[in-house]
Amino acid sequence: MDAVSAPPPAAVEIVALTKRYAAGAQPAVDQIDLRIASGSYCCLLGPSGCGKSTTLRMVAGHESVSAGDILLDNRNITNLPAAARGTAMMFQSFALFPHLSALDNVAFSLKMKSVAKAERHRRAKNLLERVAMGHLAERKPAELSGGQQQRVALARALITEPRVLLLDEPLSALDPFLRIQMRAELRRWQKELGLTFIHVTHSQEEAMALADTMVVMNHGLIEQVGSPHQVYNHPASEFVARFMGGHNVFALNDGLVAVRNDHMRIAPSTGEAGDMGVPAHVTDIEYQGTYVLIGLRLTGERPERSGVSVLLSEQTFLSRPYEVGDSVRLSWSETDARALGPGATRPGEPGNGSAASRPAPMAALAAMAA
Ligand SMILES: Nc1ncnc2c1ncn2[C@@H]1O[C@H](COP(=O)(O)OP(=O)(O)OP(=O)(O)O)[C@@H](O)[C@H]1O
Repeated sequence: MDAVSAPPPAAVEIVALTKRYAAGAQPAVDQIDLRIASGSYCCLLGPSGCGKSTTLRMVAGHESVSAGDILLDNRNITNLPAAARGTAMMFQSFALFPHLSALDNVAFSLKMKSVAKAERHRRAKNLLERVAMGHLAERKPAELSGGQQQRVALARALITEPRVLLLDEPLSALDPFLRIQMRAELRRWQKELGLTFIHVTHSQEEAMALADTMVVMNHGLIEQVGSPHQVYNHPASEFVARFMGGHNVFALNDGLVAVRNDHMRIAPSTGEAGDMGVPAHVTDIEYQGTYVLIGLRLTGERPERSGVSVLLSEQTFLSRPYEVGDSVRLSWSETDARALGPGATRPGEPGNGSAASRPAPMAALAAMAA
């Protein structure tokens, strides 16, 4: 393989990693394979219970592995104790000791390693300065804002000089405004430090904003791995399209397709659209400022599949407003329809998009998109 096509070195490689909490139970993580490039920001994303925290905890060494391997820079760390792996973890609530100052919180793990007081304070002070917290080193966590506590938690994780920083929902305890501010800081720190970050979140928006690589999980399996742009513009399966949001899923003769709601066309049924396109009616209209989100139901589609949306610019909407109850026709350009694959399946199980599980195709859609 030449230098151009060689993949970047994998900081973390996960091979057939499996976690079964109880014998006979469905695995929480089921034989997943994943390579995370050195120095990249990776987000593990998925709904509650999909196995993302279990995966992170196995990499951290806080959870035993049922089967498979975890490699860090080609070193097998699967059975090493957490402290010997070269990873560090930053938790949701930051888990700072309330009775210790910021400085002592950061220095804590060096104390556990019997590093002399002067040396551990020097190193802790250095790190606090690096995250712009040097001037608040003597404060207790309760005397710090959420964002400041996060910086202390980061400094505390970094004091062990990890190669990989593991972050479990690190922003979820913050209010929405601070969350956006701190996610920009996390991204900046990751670039500055040049470390590999693996960040667990259930928020699509957070993963899109932060990740070089997004890993979308569902039921202990990986549905898709790719850049935010790849995942958003080419969802691999119906699950990914629906989970990412902003997409409509349509059943055509040759399978399911996803169409972004800002790529949809909408026209009144009575206008020039005539009987072209898919009939639907408007169920709600949400003014979002720059955009207007129109909620619709497809005519004659099963209830669980009939909900779709169209996102129009404010200007487009105002030039031709719709009202709840309006009958419309929906269409899209063929180049905006993304064919969806069957999604991740366990060995021996049929695909989610197999003919048996797929809904009956909508003849009108098929004719229109052909
Ligand atoms: N200690 C445990 N004992 C038994 N089952 C567990 C344990 N921890 C997690 N599970 C189960 O494993 C599955 C995956 O859980 P996990 O916490 O990894 O999911 P998650 O995607 O991180 O969810 P969340 O976003 O809610 O934290 C779930 O079905 C969960 O109930």
